[in-house]
Amino acid sequence: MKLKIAVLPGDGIGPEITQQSVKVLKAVADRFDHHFQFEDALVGAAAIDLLDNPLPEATLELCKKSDAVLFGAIGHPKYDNDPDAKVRPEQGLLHLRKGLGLFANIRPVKAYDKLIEQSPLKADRIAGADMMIYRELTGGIYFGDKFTAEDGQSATDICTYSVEEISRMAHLAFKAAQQRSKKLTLVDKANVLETSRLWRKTVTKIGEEYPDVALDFLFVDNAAMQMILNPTQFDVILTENMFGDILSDEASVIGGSIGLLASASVGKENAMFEPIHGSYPQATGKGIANPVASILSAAMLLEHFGLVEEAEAVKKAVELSIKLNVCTIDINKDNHYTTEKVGDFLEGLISEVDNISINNENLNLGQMTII
Ligand SMILES: NC(=O)c1ccc[n+]([C@@H]2O[C@H](COP(=O)([O-])OP(=O)(O)OC[C@H]3O[C@@H](n4cnc5c(N)ncnc54)[C@H](O)[C@@H]3O)[C@@H](O)[C@H]2O)c1
Ligand SMILES: CC(C)[C@H](C(=O)O)[C@@H](O)C(=O)O
Ligand SMILES: [Mg+2]
Repeated sequence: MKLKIAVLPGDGIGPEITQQSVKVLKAVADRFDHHFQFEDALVGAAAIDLLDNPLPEATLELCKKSDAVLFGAIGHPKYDNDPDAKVRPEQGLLHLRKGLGLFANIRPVKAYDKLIEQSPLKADRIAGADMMIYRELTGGIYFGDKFTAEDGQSATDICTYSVEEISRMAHLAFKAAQQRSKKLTLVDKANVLETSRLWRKTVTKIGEEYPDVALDFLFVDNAAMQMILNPTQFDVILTENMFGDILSDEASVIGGSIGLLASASVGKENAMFEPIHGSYPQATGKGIANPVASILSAAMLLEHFGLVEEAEAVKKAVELSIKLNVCTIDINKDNHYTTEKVGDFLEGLISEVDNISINNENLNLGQMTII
């Protein structure tokens, strides 16, 4: 298959993690005889620094004419620490999602057996946790009118949702639930918010078209608690933009590290693949960032184009690396590997290289076949 992939490394750890997923995608292309063409573009603080624009027109154009976008991360402390900044890296990401029509963000979360014991959560509670968060991505409070009063004494962010925005998300989530264990939980704040009441009404009505899916509802405050207390009760979670943002970072604790959580942002015409984490500025250039969230996002890219065997090869390679402790410091405190070494290891597994040397250890990959 021929794919043109726009690569937007962004800021902080964005470039170093994205480099690893490009490496892995190239190994996939070589092994499975595909042709992937990569082209880099600017976004975020890197783009503001050069062009005074967090999403230059050329970047948006490249993304539109590519088959897929591989996104790193954006964000820089100089903007985080300046509430009066006129432009922000985050606007680049939000405009990109809106400009590409990426209304659904799909965030898989699962507990890896190997990491359960070191989790701050109770091992017996999180064992077997495996859920998908369907987060609405181009509506709600993120995209409503926002302004600060002239006297600076009040500020406003408006949250709006239309039936159409809710419906297209709901259909995707119901369909995903049908493919899984047929359970869908709508997370909202319908006891307070008018928008949440519209979500409940609309999703309930659409649920009639999916009689095989058990639909239930949870207020977001309770959901945040249940996520930690009893995560195995969830299968597919459907929720609005801001609740999905917060709940997915929380859910990453179940997975063992936010550095493991991937996502696919999809719309009618475009698709972008992005780790759920940010630019982790403190780690920039230190080689400590976990590249797996980006690599698993690349696996979601492969799946999106029906390259199921290829995606499985990447996921199995990741599972093996976790089993063997070939991991960055966030999940391997005692004998950690660098961002690049983890990338090299996964690349080697996918390329079926027989021997790979990591920190002077010689691992025989020939005996660790992943298919
Ligand atoms: N999609 C995005 O690009 C995105 C997402 C979230 C935050 N941001 C931006 O990133 C900047 C930093 O935000 P933040 O500190 O709140 O969130 P962050 O996700 O960058 O980092 C939070 C914490 O998560 C851990 N972490 C994150 N990525 C990791 C990785 N790959 N490997 C190991 N550990 C990892 C670290 O402990 C880090 O301190 C801000 O400017 C923010 O706006 C961007
Ligand atoms: C950086 C920010 C705009 C973004 C969001 O809130 O969507 C991030 O937190 C994410 O989860 O991708
Ligand atoms: Mg977030």
